Amino acid sequence: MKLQLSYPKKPLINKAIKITGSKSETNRSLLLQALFPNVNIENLSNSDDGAVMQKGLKTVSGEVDIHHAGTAMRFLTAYFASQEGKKVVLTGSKRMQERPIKVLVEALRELGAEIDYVKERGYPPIKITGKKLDKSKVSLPANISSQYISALLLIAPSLENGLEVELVGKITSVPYIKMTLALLEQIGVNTQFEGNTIKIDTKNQVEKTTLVVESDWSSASYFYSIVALCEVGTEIKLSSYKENSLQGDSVLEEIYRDFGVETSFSANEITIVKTAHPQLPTITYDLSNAPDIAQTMAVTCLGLGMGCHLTGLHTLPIKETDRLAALKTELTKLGAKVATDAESITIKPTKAITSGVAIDTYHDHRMAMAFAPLALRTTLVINDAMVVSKSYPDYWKDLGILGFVEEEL
Ligand SMILES: O=C(O)C1=C[C@@H](OP(=O)(O)O)[C@@H](O)[C@H](O)C1
Ligand SMILES: C=C(OP(=O)(O)O)C(=O)O
Repeated sequence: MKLQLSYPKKPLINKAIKITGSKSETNRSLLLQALFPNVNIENLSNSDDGAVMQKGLKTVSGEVDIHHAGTAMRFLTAYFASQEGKKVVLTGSKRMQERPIKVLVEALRELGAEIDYVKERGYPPIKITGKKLDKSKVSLPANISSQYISALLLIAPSLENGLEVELVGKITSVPYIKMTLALLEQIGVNTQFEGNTIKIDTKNQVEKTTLVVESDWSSASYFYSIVALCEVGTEIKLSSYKENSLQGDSVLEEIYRDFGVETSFSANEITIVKTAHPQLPTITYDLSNAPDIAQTMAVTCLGLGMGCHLTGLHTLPIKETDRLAALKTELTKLGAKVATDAESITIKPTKAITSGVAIDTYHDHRMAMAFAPLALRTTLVINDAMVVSKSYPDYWKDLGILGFVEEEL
């Protein structure tokens, strides 16, 4: 479905949006619940990625198709590998079959797992024969995806002797590892993260515990972008959020101050307000701890006529699409001057945005969601708009609440 977006009205002040639960917290919590049935979960994500995780966890044998969900692919690999009696082929979309899984497979094999590649070595689909994993020490490269590490940590308390993980090289997406550890702690598992070593104690049973999933901060980023592109005084309330988030993307609160957006926290919601016009012609940020907001920030900068240099983006080429390449192509269509290398993107301040451009989304929810706020500046078309359901199925409905006009072409 193609959506033509425009914004004929003045920005509406004081709108409130309820955003679905974090997909990262959801998929971790679901795995913990499968291992420890005493775990109860509130505010689950209604995303496709959450749904495929739930369905996958119920499977005992046969094929499990997780579509585009990276977390489900990685977390379920570790889960099935450690479940005696379960035998599955874990597969995903065409793109998922291009996203590497070798580091995790090798780590699990080191622990005693039986996993075979069905097609190409190092990539899904994979055939997993669940086994009791009897080793308790493993080492793996940490600079490709933190999801491999989280996958091992999540199954760690169910192993007989717990697990000691040695992380080799520079650790990427660190907040996601800390989120995993925090959720383990919340269900009563002892964890320790010192230097390059993580230790997780074994746990037979957990007390009755409710994990309350905070709403998704990566999804909140699109509203930060909208407020940044609106006039001073524009205000949006988002729920349910908290000041001490487990999600690294909550760094938005700090970063968007550079775009003149202030955040305040009340009981369970945040209020984001445009308080000033941004002063800096160009911003520089290292996003190795928050890779999922790179597209949002790049588009905000374009919309504000600002330049940016975003670094630490070495993981972007192996996400839902090669996000550095996709950003460069789509921003260039809109009139921006863009340069990329293996781990960064640089955009020169751009005065005029080309109108009527159709943005290709490359099966990547964040391409659709990140470019949509530009409708505040110009009319644009989003191709394959329903791709947003990967993490935020209600996105278009929620933009409608804010006064965006969406016409199906
Ligand atoms: O663990 C997680 O929930 C995630 C980790 C990050 O991936 P990488 O560790 O591969 O950067 C992030 O991009 C992804 O959206 C979710
Ligand atoms: C990278 C992402 O997801 P995943 O790796 O879980 O597919 C994302 O949602 O931006």
